[in-house]
Amino acid sequence: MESTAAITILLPTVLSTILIALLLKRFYIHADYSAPNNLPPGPWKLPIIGNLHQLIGEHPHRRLRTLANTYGPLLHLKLGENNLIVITSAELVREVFKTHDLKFASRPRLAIGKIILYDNADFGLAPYGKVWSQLRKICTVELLSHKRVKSFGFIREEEGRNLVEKIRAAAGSPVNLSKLIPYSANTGVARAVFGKDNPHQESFLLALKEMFKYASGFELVDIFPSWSFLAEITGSAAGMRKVHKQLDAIVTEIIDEHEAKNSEDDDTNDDLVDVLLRLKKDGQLDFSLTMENIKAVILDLFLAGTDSTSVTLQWVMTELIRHPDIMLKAQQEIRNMMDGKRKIEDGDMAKLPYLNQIIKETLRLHPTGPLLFPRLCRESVELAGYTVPVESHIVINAWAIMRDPIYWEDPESFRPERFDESAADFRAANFEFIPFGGGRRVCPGMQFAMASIWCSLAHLLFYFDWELPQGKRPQELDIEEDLNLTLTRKNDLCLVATYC
Ligand code: HEM
Repeated sequence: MESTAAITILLPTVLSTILIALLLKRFYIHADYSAPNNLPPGPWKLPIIGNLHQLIGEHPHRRLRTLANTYGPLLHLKLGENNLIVITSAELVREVFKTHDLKFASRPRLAIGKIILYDNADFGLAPYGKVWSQLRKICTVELLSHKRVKSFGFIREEEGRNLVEKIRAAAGSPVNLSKLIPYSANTGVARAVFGKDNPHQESFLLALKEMFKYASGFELVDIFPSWSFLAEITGSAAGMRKVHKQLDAIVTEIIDEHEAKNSEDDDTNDDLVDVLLRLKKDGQLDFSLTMENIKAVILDLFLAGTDSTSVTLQWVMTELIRHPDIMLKAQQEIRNMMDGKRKIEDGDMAKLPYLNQIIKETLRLHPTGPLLFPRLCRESVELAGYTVPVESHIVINAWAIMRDPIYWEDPESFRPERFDESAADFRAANFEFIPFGGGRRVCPGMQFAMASIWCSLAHLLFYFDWELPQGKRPQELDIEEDLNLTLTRKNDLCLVATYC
């Protein structure tokens, strides 16, 4: 009995002593004596954790804006073992995306890439190199090019109509758009990538949601990459392995089905999975395309493509409810354009410029990736008179730049009119409007995303009038944020729809 009590008291003390000793040993081994002495400015760093404690309490994009207000638009932080460079001005974004594009074209190796994405066999989180560039090229040509995106118009139209039917079925009781929209977005990507609905959509979406938790780059294991034991102690490695197992089972089934299809099938209806399997068989690429590459690419497209579009649409609806005058103007635009016809067609997009402006304004205020995806600096770079060390993690605070009064008049207001024809576009050299990032790693799914969001939104606005449940007033709708990989609404968006 006594010895059990002694163990209970002593064990934590012994364990914490060992842990502290290990931490100190690691700190001295990893202390960065070779760091250049003209690093960008930043707050004072604590041993071992660096500036980690300064990111606690608020979402990182908000904390980093506050720090940038004190230390300037080129900020250096030490997060555990990593140098983190935070960029908060359009002028410096130009340097990253244009002047030094190649030097900033890699991504840090995160645990999620190693454990979930088959040891970085994908291209979204993969380091810069031949495999990244070829996988990106294949996906762009086969799935995300202007021509391919156009060819998926019929899928968007069908999914738009399915969405309308589901909302009609609610017959005036509140509809939870935060539950409905992700299914619709996921089906759109699934049908484009592997030619049919995802049969395991429910479990797939749940596993993807789990995966997002590990993708921020702020996981403890990514901050102290050489302390792999941390991932085991905190349980994150076990969590990632579990998600990997669930997702792997689903993509394996999809691939098996494609392989089982008659090889005599006509190539013209090939989806992306068919194309990847054919390329693997032909072996004509500059590298050997593995089954892991194919699975990781499929996951990449779902990881990057599903949540981003569905979250944006939820923010659009949030802002429209909060601004009934803008909602009315958008409905008038689409209802006038339809002029008696009952079916929205993909080709109508160009006839609705105001809807387009609303989506852009939403992406300005609620970018799904407020810090974009982190980049890795491939060699040491001089920026604004400071040295950015090789291997630094680069974060661009797109959220802060897109709300900066230097570039935007009345930046906190939702005003779609600011995006009239002469104003910022994604493609032009507007480094103050960067919801899709830029340079070599710019989002390849931009057109796919814009077309999907537009088509769903057009259906929501044409067929229904919208209001908050229980007679709540527009300004009572909250805009609280939650951040995993994407910046989502914290609370579900529940609205009442009246069919018109
Ligand atoms: C509103 C919707 C979307 C937003 C706001 C968005 C935003 C972004 C951003 C900010 C990046 C990082 C760019 C950078 O590092 O400079 C990115 C990368 C990426 N996006 Fe998107 N995205 C969206 C939709 C999509 C869709 C629909 C797909 C595909 C179906 C997609 C596929 C990708 C991929 C594969 C990457 C990684 C590219 C690379 O590293 O080479 N995205 N996206």
